[in-house]
Amino acid sequence: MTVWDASQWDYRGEGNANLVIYYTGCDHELVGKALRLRKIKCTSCSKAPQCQEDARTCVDTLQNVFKPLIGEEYTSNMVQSAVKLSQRKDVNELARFGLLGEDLLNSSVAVEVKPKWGFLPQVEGLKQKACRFCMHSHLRGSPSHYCPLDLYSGDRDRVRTALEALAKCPSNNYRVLVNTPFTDEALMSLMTEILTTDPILCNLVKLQMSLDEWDVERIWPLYEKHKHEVDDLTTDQWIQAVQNFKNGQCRDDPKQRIMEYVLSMTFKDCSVMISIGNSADKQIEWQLQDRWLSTSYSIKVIDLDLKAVHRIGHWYDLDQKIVKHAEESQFAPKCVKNPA
Ligand SMILES: O=P(O)(O)O[C@@H]1[C@@H](OP(=O)(O)O)[C@H](OP(=O)(O)O)[C@H](O)[C@H](OP(=O)(O)O)[C@H]1OP(=O)(O)O
Ligand SMILES: Nc1ncnc2c1ncn2[C@@H]1O[C@H](COP(=O)(O)OP(=O)(O)OP(=O)(O)O)[C@@H](O)[C@H]1O
Repeated sequence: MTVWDASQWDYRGEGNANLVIYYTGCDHELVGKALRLRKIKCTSCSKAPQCQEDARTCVDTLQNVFKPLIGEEYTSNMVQSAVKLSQRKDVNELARFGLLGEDLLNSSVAVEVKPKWGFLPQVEGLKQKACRFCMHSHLRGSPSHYCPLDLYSGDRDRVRTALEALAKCPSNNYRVLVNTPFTDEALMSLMTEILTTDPILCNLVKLQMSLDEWDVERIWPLYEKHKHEVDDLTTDQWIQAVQNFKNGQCRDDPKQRIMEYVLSMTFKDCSVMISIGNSADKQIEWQLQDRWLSTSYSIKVIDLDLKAVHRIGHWYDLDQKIVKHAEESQFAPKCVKNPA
């Protein structure tokens, strides 16, 4: 096991399940790298095999399940790594097996967006008018001016409106790291151009939608009936489900539909990292006032983890709670439906 000096790693971010740190030292093998550690205590030897297994599954599913769906260019490779960080209380009790990958926020300007659900499902009632994010924010008592349907619209004005709403009230949906002088106006113009030109959001919403054709209202009863068939799925079965989905096969198979729904949940919860400069691999022409500029950027999607199938029950309950609250409080949506 490699023992790394914890003083050379700094905090990058965290979510419910993982903590991410990035390398600040001079070892050229590690410069530009980030380490993602699961937030489970793994100090006792008995838990180590489970940690190792989890990290391996994560790498396998990223490589063989999610990459074939979202595309090679939008994923950043990670390798399983056995580590121990000396002297660092907050992380040295975490999983001993982390994922080492590119530090995607290590550039002159980096923006992280968690865009959430970008479509209105084909079900009767309020869900045809109000998007899941707006209704969920309403339930949480933190209404937001950000509507994901604007961000996914492909329309310059609406994308800009969405970005401005995110910048005003970022919550956990928007984060900007600026290491070189860059005005707010320049950032907004550049991000608007990138997000209307690059296919990433269009690809993401297509996946969300086509993997979730039936909505949780139809998926949950199906799951209740076929639970026993999906309670212990292997990576190979997930790979097969992706192949079936891509080939349009097994459309009447309940197990296939349930697995597709679970995959859609990952794409509704992932984040998009946009970096400008450094390891950027694409080029964009954009206008700032009366000047035309050319900038290199790259986009990667993170948090592509498989969700647990048994959470379908929770997703259904939450869905019903969100819609019931919106109906009872006469929620007036401002969501603008995008053409399919
Ligand atoms: O249900 P949502 O839309 O609130 O999504 C949860 C996220 O909340 P958000 O609304 O983005 O603040 C939530 O995000 P935070 O940890 O609150 O930043 C998680 O991503 C959660 O996924 P998991 O339990 O870690 O697999 C997410 O749960 P899933 O529904 O994706 O399982
Ligand atoms: N490769 C990376 N480079 C730089 N920062 C990263 C990288 N991966 C993740 N991060 C940062 O760490 C944060 C948490 O990572 P991640 O989304 O993987 O955690 P999570 O626990 O799986 O999240 P969630 O609760 O949403 O499921 C991200 O929001 C991002 O800011």
